[in-house]
Amino acid sequence: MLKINQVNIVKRTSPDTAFLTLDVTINPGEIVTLMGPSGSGKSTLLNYILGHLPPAFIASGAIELNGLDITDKSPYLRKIGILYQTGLLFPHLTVFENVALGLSETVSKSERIARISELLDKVGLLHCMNRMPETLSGGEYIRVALVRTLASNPKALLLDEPFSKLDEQRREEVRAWVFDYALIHQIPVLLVTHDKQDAIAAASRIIEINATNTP
Ligand SMILES: Nc1ncnc2c1ncn2[C@@H]1O[C@H](COP(=O)(O)OP(=O)(O)OP(=O)(O)O)[C@@H](O)[C@H]1O
Repeated sequence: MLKINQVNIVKRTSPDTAFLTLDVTINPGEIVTLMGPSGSGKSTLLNYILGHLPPAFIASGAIELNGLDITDKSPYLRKIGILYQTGLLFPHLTVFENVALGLSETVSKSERIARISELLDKVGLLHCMNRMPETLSGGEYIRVALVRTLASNPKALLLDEPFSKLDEQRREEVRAWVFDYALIHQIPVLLVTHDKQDAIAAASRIIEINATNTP
């Protein structure tokens, strides 16, 4: 369960003006969709949940994951995965090496190969293991980025417009795969999108944010 507990974010330049407030609990396997105009603070909120709030902002309120308050934890200890619109694979690393970055250093080489192969196989990309990112299609690229995010077994998943670069058919496939994964693994998901179809496909609760929001 991911609890965004009375989070209030303000801009450092105007600390007395509410910028974004949110109070929501996302249950295991549930997808909550966050929609709102450009600049309303959706990505800033995701960064706060990850532990990367930019210095231009001040936040209060707690983030809880599975009953644990993680507000002050280092980002790498939070066990929260994120997938961005652009995927952000390292261009100089192969698909295998990119995905391996998502795995802990403590995972043995044989385990590493088995886990990466299994995940790539699940998204139909086992044959791309030794390819460079620049040789992948848009759909393949985002699926590899997704596999990298999931390789570390995140306990919650943040999706920042992850499907927006895909054509309609690919979009349906990839989002069905992500949503099924969340359901099977009982992971709470916070999805940021401008596309109502994503929210409808997720059968999710939709939260519309403006400058100030309390659903
Ligand atoms: N690091 C930063 N320093 C200063 N201002 C920032 C920083 N990051 C974002 N902002 C500003 O904060 C506001 C909210 O940005 P944010 O990216 O969170 O909005 P968004 O709702 O995700 O927008 P979009 O839908 O366009 O992605 C914007 O006005 C943006 O310019």
